[in-house]
Amino acid sequence: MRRYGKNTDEDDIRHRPSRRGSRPRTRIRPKHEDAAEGLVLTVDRGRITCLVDNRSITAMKARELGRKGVVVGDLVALVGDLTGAKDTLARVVRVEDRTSVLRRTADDDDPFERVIVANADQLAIVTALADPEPRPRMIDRCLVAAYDAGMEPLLVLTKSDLAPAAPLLETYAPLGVRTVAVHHHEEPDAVRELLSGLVSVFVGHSGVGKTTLVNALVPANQRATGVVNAVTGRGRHTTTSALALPLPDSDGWVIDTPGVRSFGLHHIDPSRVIHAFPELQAGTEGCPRACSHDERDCALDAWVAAGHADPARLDSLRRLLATRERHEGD
Ligand SMILES: Nc1nc2c(ncn2[C@@H]2O[C@H](COP(=O)(O)OP(=O)(O)OP(=O)(O)O)[C@@H](O)[C@H]2O)c(=O)[nH]1
Ligand SMILES: [Zn+2]
Repeated sequence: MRRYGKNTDEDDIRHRPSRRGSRPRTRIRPKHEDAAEGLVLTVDRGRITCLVDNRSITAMKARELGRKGVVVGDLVALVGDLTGAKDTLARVVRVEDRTSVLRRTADDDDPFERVIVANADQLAIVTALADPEPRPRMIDRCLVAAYDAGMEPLLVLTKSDLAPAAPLLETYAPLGVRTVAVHHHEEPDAVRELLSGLVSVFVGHSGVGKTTLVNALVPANQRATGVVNAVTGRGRHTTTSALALPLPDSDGWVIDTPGVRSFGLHHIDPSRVIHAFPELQAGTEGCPRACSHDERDCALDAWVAAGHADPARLDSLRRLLATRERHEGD
């Protein structure tokens, strides 16, 4: 049984499906006492693929869930046929509380910002060092999305055989973002290490080498014979359904997000971003109400001038907050 998240083990999954285990069971779960716990691996047009006791099971949402969505990474309770045999169907009767939610942006195909992944720990932002050129604004938007989602960002710089990583590393040093550089002629061991034991969502623009990297991390034969029958990479780019893939020899997961180009940042509250800057957060106490932190009365300038924080950190914070405005090409 592959573990999911940091604190679950097999017994937890089997006997204690709810994290609110200390409350009286009858009050919080009047029905479906014997439901099995599953991890959602992918959702494709209403068909939910779940991992239950190392079996891949197809399920549909039970009517009682109403409009509540089920997304990749959700921990769910399942009833019905749980054998995973061909043409069988289980029912998802409950979605457990989420520890994090990542939203994709509204776009031409879909006017709503939607949750695409739940319960992930880390957002791996895949950017090529060259071919295509890095797009710092796009990286910044991903960082904001990660902070807002309650996920740790990880900057994965690909194609390090083509260009040096130093200039980008310099830009992101004040943010303290973990960074790793790779290219396709070497084993991605350094990346693997940073993924171990965590659920990591991989995002990146077309052509940056995300598929090459994910294939190196999760060998294709494992995917073909493993827990998921769906295939990532080319051909799936017309859909936006994310897919969870188990990392071999580690209890981590890679969640690939084909077709996700950017994140919806309209809903974001600046205070959630500032959370990632604890030494500046204290300085906002002197700010006017609902300060944008980019206005004349903002207390952060004086805070930095008094030596409480690095000016480069304030610049980075302001740059990140500014990414909430959409630009052409985001
Ligand atoms: N020089 C170099 N080229 C690479 C590297 N990784 C991938 N590529 C090439 O970059 C191109 C894009 O790689 P993919 O893995 O398909 O990129 P992707 O991000 O999945 O792009 P889409 O499939 O369009 O979403 C391919 O021609 C790869 O061979 C690398 O480390 N160095
Ligand atoms: Zn302010």
